[in-house]
Amino acid sequence: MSTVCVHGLGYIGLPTAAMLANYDHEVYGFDVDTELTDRLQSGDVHFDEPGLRAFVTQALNSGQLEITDEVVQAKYHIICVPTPFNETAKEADLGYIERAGSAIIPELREGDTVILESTVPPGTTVDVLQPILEESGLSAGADFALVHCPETVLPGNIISELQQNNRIIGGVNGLSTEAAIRLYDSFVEGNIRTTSDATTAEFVKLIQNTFRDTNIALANEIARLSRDYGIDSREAINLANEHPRVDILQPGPGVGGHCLPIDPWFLGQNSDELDLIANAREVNDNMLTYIMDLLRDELGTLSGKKIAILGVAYKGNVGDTRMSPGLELARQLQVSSEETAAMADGGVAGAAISIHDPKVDDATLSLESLEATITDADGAVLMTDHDEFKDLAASEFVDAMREPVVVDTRGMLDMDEWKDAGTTFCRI
Ligand SMILES: NC(=O)C1=CN([C@@H]2O[C@H](COP(=O)(O)OP(=O)(O)OC[C@H]3O[C@@H](n4cnc5c(N)ncnc54)[C@H](O)[C@@H]3O)[C@@H](O)[C@H]2O)C=CC1
Ligand SMILES: CC(=O)N[C@@H]1[C@@H](OP(=O)(O)OP(=O)(O)OC[C@H]2O[C@@H](n3ccc(=O)[nH]c3=O)[C@H](O)[C@@H]2O)O[C@H](C(=O)O)[C@@H](O)[C@@H]1O
Repeated sequence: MSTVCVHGLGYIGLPTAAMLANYDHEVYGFDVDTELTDRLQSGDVHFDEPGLRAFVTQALNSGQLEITDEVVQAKYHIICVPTPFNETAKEADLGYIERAGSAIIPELREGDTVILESTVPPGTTVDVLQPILEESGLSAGADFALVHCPETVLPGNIISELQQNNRIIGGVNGLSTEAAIRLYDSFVEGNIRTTSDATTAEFVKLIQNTFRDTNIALANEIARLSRDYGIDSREAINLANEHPRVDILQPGPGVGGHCLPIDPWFLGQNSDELDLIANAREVNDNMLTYIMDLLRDELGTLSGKKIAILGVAYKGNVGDTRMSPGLELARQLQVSSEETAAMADGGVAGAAISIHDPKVDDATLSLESLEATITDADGAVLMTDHDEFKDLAASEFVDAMREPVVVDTRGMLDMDEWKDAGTTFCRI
């Protein structure tokens, strides 16, 4: 068993630290956010993920996981810090990685291994992290091991996927790769694949998420095409998927979360070759305009109208609102140029928004009960596929709404039933 210092205790670092501790490693969970480390020390897990609280509690109670606000010496350092996309500069913000690397320097010893798990543009491990770590006077590959091992877990199923998913390990040399394999082998039940360099591992992670984003864009474009032919896109996609070599994903309100909408751009950081991939991003982002057009088709201008948004988590059954289509729709409805033009004519600015989400706990969002959200609404848009929304009752909407215009972006509700109940119903 080894000593491990995990840098960054968010969606990835915390489950990883708990997993390693529950497999008997001596784990130090480090985060720069001291409010967070205080909470975690008392077992208070700060985000919702099935089974995580018990998993972390087990690790803390066993004494194998210690939460710390200082970097400690360890045989393995695993970096799980954020890598946001800087919209203005159109590039990855690698500042968190740089600071994590700098913080490791004083604690780095010969024979240690540094693993970068954060999702990064190709070349980051070697071009950005390695020079920082080598300021210690030690050489990557010779004195310490350095690898990229991307994380592929799906929020909502993190603990199981941490064990079950295949891993890809790309070291700066063979010895580095071997050192990382020894750690992951202790808890990974999937296959461990290796590449001869870190950049390939970085690239592979990005093309996995890009594949999914591009496939969803195809589904979204199919949904728009289907409407022009008066057919149901979901029925068409399900039938198309009967073919043994066709597997189209589901259309929806666009792609949220902090990975799929940004990772494709990382591929273009040092290349001018993004074409289909960039267009796919645009198709997905434009789904919000499409939804607003669907509402306008039924309601005319949205100025002064009350629009109920059901779901601001970025996807079903999670509480995460990062890059959420629901929140972005709320923002665009309030400021859209068409509605602002109406204001210049003496009308009312934007639409009035009410939001309901049974999974999100965020005091800044003025979330309301379902009843309050739909009462006197002119339109309601189902944005997130939470299980709770499967049981929505059409009659409740007809009774409560001023104009029962309902847009189901997730294909969750029974179209015939909702139309028969008296709603003006459309679905993506
Ligand atoms: N959340 C997900 O589903 C997945 C995320 N990833 C990638 O993993 C990385 C981490 O993502 P999340 O865990 O979601 O982020 P997060 O935002 O949930 O957590 C990151 C944590 O790192 C801490 N931190 C920031 N700078 C630090 C530093 N210098 N030293 C120590 N701690 C520091 C923050 O305070 C925060 O608690 C990102 O690159 C992300 O793209 C990869 C696969 C899945
Ligand atoms: C290739 C892949 O499946 N990547 C996963 C993805 O996690 P994430 O939760 O972001 O993915 P997701 O479930 O596809 O959801 C992303 C967005 O796409 C939307 N979505 C998803 C599937 C679909 O058929 N249609 C659709 O519109 C979701 O509603 C959501 O808004 O990105 C994660 C990451 O890299 O952070 C990665 O670890 C996960 O394995």
